Amino acid sequence: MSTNRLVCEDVTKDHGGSFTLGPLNLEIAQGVTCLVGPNGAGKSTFFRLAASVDKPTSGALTLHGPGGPSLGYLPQEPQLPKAATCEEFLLYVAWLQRIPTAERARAVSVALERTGLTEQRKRKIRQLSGGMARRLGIAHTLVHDPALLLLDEPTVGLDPRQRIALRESISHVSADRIVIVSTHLVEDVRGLADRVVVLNDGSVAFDGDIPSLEELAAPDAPGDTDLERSIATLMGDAA
Ligand SMILES: Nc1ncnc2c1ncn2[C@@H]1O[C@H](COP(=O)(O)OP(=O)(O)OP(=O)(O)O)[C@@H](O)[C@H]1O
Repeated sequence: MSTNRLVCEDVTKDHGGSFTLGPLNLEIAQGVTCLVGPNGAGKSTFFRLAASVDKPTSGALTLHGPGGPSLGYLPQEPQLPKAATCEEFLLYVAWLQRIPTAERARAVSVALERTGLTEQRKRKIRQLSGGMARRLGIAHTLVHDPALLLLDEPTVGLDPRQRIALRESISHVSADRIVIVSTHLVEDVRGLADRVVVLNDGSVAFDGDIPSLEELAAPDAPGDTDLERSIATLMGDAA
């Protein structure tokens, strides 16, 4: 059975200043890949390329998938229509996504179910908690069942319980698609990542799973856990 894959071949992005992203050579498979790195490392630049909002300066990103190259993108500050109910909003998104009329209700109920919002479907968006609103943001990227989901800092500003519920939703939806999550939070990496890509100054400083990342922890690097110390080590923060 073929599965979804995002292939980056010699991808670079030059904004015209001193920063250049890449060249990146990555093949990202299904499951959750966490993209980690300090401010300015190039995470948002990569997301804009992967979301086709921006074109690479050189190289190519190609999304391969049995269902076609569809994607969902949750920006850091999604704008949700506060006066609508969850269901009304998602039905509107389904219309925007050109889902045939007869299939819209089902697409919406699947997206609500996958993000744990079925019971909230009749509630106005303004009445949702921060965590539920963030899950609705994910639901709206899922209505058309995309092969690739790009989530930019999805857990920022949530309390610990909301973060856990959101991470569960993200893990749940990664079963049959590629999910790339950009995050600053080490606990998100621990709770979510099948694979971690650490970007530093536009280049891949690490690409692998959590146990192999933890092996890189310098004992004198700042942090309370091996995972924190290994990321700090890669950033050059070791004392
Ligand atoms: N449109 C642009 N024009 C010029 N320079 C840009 C543009 N977009 C980003 N940059 C520069 O590219 C570099 C990488 O920025 P990017 O936003 O990709 O980093 P990031 O890892 O997402 O950081 P953060 O965690 O702060 O969001 C920065 O030096 C930034 O100033």
